[in-house]
Amino acid sequence: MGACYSDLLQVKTWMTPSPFCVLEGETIRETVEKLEKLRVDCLPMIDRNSRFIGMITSRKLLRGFLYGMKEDELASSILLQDSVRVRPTDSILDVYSLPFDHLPVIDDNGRLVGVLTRRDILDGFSKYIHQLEQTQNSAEALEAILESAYEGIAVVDENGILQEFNEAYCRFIGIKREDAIGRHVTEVIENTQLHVTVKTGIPARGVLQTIHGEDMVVHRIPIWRDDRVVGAIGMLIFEGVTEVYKIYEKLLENNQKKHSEKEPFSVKQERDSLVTLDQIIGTSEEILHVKRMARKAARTAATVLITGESGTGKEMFAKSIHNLSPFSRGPFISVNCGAIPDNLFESELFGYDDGAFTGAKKGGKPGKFELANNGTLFLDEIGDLPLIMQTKLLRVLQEKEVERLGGVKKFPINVRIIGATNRDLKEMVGKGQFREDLYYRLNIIQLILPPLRERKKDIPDLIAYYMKDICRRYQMPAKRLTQEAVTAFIDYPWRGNIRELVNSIERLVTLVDGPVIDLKHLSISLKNAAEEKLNQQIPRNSTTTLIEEAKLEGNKKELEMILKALKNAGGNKSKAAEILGIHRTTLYQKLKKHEIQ
Ligand SMILES: Nc1ncnc2c1ncn2[C@@H]1O[C@H](COP(=O)(O)OP(=O)(O)OP(=O)(O)O)[C@@H](O)[C@H]1O
Repeated sequence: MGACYSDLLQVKTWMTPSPFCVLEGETIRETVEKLEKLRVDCLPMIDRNSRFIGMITSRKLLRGFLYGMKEDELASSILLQDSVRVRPTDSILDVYSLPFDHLPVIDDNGRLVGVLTRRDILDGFSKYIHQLEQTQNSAEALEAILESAYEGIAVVDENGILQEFNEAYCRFIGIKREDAIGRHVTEVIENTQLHVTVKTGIPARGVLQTIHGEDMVVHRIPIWRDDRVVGAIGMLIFEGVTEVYKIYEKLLENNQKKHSEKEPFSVKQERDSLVTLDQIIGTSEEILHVKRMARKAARTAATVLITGESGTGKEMFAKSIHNLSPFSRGPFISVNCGAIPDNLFESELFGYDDGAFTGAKKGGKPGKFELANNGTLFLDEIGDLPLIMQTKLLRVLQEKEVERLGGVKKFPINVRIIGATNRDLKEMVGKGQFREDLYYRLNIIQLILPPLRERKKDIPDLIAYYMKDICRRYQMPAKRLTQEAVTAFIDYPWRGNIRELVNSIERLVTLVDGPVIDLKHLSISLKNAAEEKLNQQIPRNSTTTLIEEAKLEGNKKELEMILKALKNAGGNKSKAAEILGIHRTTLYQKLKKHEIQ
């Protein structure tokens, strides 16, 4: 292996550092709650010195419940003690063929320093293959990876023609490699969707596919080059799943029998409040880099500055850092500095004591700093903070104490600050609009979020995620975008970034009645933007996004048509829906949107 790859291939580059753990002494119930809350299938267990003891898997838990294990028993009783472990300096090429989804990473002192997942390894491989492509011997190296793989691996080109088919897959299908390569994937693999992945660019992880009468788990990953899908990789996972499903079904059966009893481990949770990096969609190198930085930031107490255009996910990153950090036990308090009138800043941030000023609430009021104690204070639009407040903020950061307005004593505070802005703070420093010393204090770790147009590769993933999410939220049957519509989305400049994309999907999902959203349903502006790009014209520069314009225009037209239909139907909503050619529930949603009773 060339020395230049050593860092790129090391486990520590790709692992998730400081992972969530089960602590020795925690019960089965606490463990199940953690697995549920974190939405994972497996967690490492450590002792009080952070030394790794073993892995807890949901499969082991299920089996435990089957055999009558109680929820207040110690989780260590079902520990997988002999679980395989890897070192931070191991190469991902060596650990790849280990047949486990979560590998604990242990340092020389036996301490758990991270967890390496299959997905981390795949991320590492894609980067490695990308590097190899620049060199001569890429074909041999690729072959070595494919042949040492434990899973079945198939690679197709943009036409769905098999380019690679490894030994493991050949054995499972019962075909010779030379008979498979060069054929269309549908002729070789039963029920495959790899040729569809190439068309849509939408990855699928952990989906079931029936091959030879068996339900197999597969991953399908598109391969991108310069904003275009040029192929796809299919992975067939052999181990474990059927057994887990059998146990799960059995458990369901048992639970149905004792339906009158209390749920054994119903868990109260606030899923929405637990934003983690896993919910930040995207596999582009740009977003993966920011996620790695964010993970590192979460491990420290340092202030973080997040910069990026509006709608790029600054708040989402801030919440993720909070939730992954030791401050997650405390609150996450968000302050939009752009929305507070100058004269209220001080009382908002630092609070006030009884009688501090005329009109002050009796008994006083705590400020955001106090409220965020032991947690995270997110100062959004920090570039809008007036200079006088910048000075006060700097003092709090230095002294780690706050004093309420009109107060007599100072409170010590332990708060992590995350600032965010879409303005160029460095430039503001140059113009004397932002204090240089504060800028350097805030900027200890900087996360620069790329605009969506610079990571178009993530657009199909985002579409897939939000289509599903929005349909579920509106309790509608699943809908999908045609390939042409997805392409138009990829070509669109998205000046409002992910927020604009989410709003567009929401509008399409609610406006289009059928299950398929086609190019014709996209707003005229969105289509024009795609055509504009095709014609290689320079995109216009405007503060209102095209989608926003289309939305305003479309909304006005829509309202006019609804009012006309209601008038013609004499106020009868079912009839109006019929006139408009839409379903009654769709009309109700639109009436709500336009605030018509
Ligand atoms: N990578 C991502 N994956 C999934 N959803 C995302 C991602 N980034 C942003 N979003 C979604 O986009 C929307 C905007 O995100 P967010 O509010 O975090 O952006 P922001 O940069 O803080 O915007 P602003 O500067 O305007 O406040 C939210 O609905 C968020 O859930």
